[in-house]
Amino acid sequence: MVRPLYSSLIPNNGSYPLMSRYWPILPAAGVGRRMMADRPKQYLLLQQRFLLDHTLECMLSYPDFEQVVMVLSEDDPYWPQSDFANDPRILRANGGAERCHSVLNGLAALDGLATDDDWVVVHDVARPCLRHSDLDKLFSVLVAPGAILATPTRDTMKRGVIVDSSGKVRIDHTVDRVQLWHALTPQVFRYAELRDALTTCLAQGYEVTDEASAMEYCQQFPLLVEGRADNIKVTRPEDLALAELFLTQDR
Ligand SMILES: Nc1ccn([C@@H]2O[C@H](COP(=O)(O)OP(=O)(O)OP(=O)(O)O)[C@@H](O)[C@H]2O)c(=O)n1
Ligand SMILES: C[C@](O)(CO)[C@H](O)COP(=O)(O)O
Repeated sequence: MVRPLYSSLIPNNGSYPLMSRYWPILPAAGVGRRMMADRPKQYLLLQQRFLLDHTLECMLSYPDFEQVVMVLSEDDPYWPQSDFANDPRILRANGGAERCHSVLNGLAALDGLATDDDWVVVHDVARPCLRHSDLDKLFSVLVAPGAILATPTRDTMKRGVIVDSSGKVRIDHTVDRVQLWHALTPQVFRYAELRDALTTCLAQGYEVTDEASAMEYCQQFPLLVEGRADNIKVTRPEDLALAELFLTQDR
């Protein structure tokens, strides 16, 4: 498919159309508690490479992405061993206490570089199996206020309630799963709108777990674009072998 070189033409004073650019931001400052590994999960090895390098390879090889904002822990001791540690296309920002703070820091790193109407493409570095075909699909339908990749739920969904101090959980009820989706990443929004939405949420103490939640809080409702279910977020130990398998498949 022919991919739009730029997401949209932005008319200005009629002299020439401005092109909006794409700015990937990769939150990569987590500690990976749920992975229970000896290092942050983004530095675990998949096919003898850092997990993070697989994600960066995908993003930096996508034709419309010229630079990538990497949001890393300030004291990240592993980054210098990354294949991309000295890559001039990497803009570095410091992580924050939660993912939402890291993303806001990533947006701040674009101050003076991105125009208000440029698109920011926020993608978890913990999702190394993203394919260019899903990026193509996302950008082919991208319109304001933005869009996210998502997959419809496949299982019957239950709401649980904790029943005793041991943490035992019982079913409270079955949740209607029609139109229930797993939010994935990338999540794509206009630079200024996402910066303002996240700033508003955090000022209210609302530490959102994804960018779309911040937009929804501000009454902006992005598109859900069905993406591949193998665009998994490596979160728990059993996810690593799955990601390794997905990376061996033709991409
Ligand atoms: N303060 C944080 C927390 C998370 N992330 C990033 O956000 C993505 C998704 O977060 P998650 O899967 O929760 O990663 P962790 O927070 O590292 O995992 P855990 O919750 O198990 O500690 C990851 O790429 C992670 O590196 C981040 O940049 N800054
Ligand atoms: C952004 C995300 O991957 C969408 O599902 C998810 O919200 C990240 O959550 P986490 O708790 O930071 O892994």
